[in-house]
Amino acid sequence: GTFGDYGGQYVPEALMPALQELEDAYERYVLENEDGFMDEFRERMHDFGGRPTPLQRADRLSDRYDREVYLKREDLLHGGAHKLNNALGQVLLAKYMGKERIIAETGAGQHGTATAMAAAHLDMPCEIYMGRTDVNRQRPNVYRMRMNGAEVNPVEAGSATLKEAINETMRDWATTVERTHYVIGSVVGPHPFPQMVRDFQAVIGDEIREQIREKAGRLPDSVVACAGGGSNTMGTFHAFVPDCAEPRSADESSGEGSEPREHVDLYAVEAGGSSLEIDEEEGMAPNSATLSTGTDGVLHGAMTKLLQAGDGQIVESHSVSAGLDYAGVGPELSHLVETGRVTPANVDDEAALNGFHRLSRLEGIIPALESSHALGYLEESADELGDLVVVNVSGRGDKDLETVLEETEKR
Ligand SMILES: Cc1ncc(COP(=O)(O)O)c(/C=N/[C@H](C(=O)O)[C@@H](O)C(C)C)c1O
Repeated sequence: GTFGDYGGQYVPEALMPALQELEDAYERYVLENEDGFMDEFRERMHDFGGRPTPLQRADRLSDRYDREVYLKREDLLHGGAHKLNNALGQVLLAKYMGKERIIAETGAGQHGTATAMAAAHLDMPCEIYMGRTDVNRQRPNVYRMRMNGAEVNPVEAGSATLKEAINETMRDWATTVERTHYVIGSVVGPHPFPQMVRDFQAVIGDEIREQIREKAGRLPDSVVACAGGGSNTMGTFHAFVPDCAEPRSADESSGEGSEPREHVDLYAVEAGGSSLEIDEEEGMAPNSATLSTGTDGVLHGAMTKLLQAGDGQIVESHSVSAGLDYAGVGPELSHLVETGRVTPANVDDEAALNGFHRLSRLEGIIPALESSHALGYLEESADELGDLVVVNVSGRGDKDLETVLEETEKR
């Protein structure tokens, strides 16, 4: 369960049996489709989730950047974000494993909402851990979780945000694992979580690959996605990772029938917040640009890249978008950046807010503030992205309207 130097299972002994059981179930049901598990997952994501989501040509953005820009509309998935792909997959897996209870953490509340919806859909009791700070700033999602029948446990410890919520959920799981499954919200945590969450989200990239060939007759020159923990990122990228053979040199004879590999560049856009400097004294980073400025360390059970002060203390991160506000990032994404397959990028709060307004006005789509970071990168770097660009719109922006109105007034 490692991705080069990253990944692994850095957890207390008490959790090892749970991880072993989960790894076994992951291999049988997800990798081998035992009992038609993946068939049922796909059928439910079609009928309940509303897949496939469109790959839509953005006419106004294509004019603006003088190239073909396509949007992958994960904002149209049931619940308003890509989160349901992973939440439904894990809740269904818990059912196949004979578990009777679902727990999860959430920050922005999208993952919590998706888990509550999936648990209601599959008739499983559900408890969500959410930092008190986030409960207060993401009220609409708290109401949605409760409306779907989930219990929302506000976590008061520390900064009462995502980090504490994950710790609290891990603690619950360690003592209730017999009958409980922990639905992790992103491609983070100990093996097999990062790989399993990626495989549930990979439906995004699989669909794009088919849709773009249908609409544009070839693979894209570049694919752009925002990155918090990295689940919509890995889901969008996974199908294209093998398309990295260096463009064939002119004199190289193309072997019989060997299809020239097209080169698809992959850009992971993180939150640049208000600055990229880490304040060692305060233990604060006014950003969440982990792939660009982080260093190696262990967080939530995996070796990955982290925002940490010199003494190894994990710092508080920041972003205008709750969903990207995370000091860690998935180990597989860290590995793909290390090996040069994925280009790490980041845009600041301002660029994200502008991306939010731009898509709303030019295309009639109000994107999540998280997804707005990918749109901000398109605005800043369109010329580097080639003639055919795909941008993942990971979610819709209804949940962010208040924040955006406040922030816009402030500026
Ligand atoms: C619409 C939307 N887009 C992107 C993200 C970033 O999460 P990844 O896709 O896992 O990088 C998020 C993350 N949301 C999580 C949540 O709702 O709980 C997040 O806050 C935490 C899992 C970090 C999101 O809501």
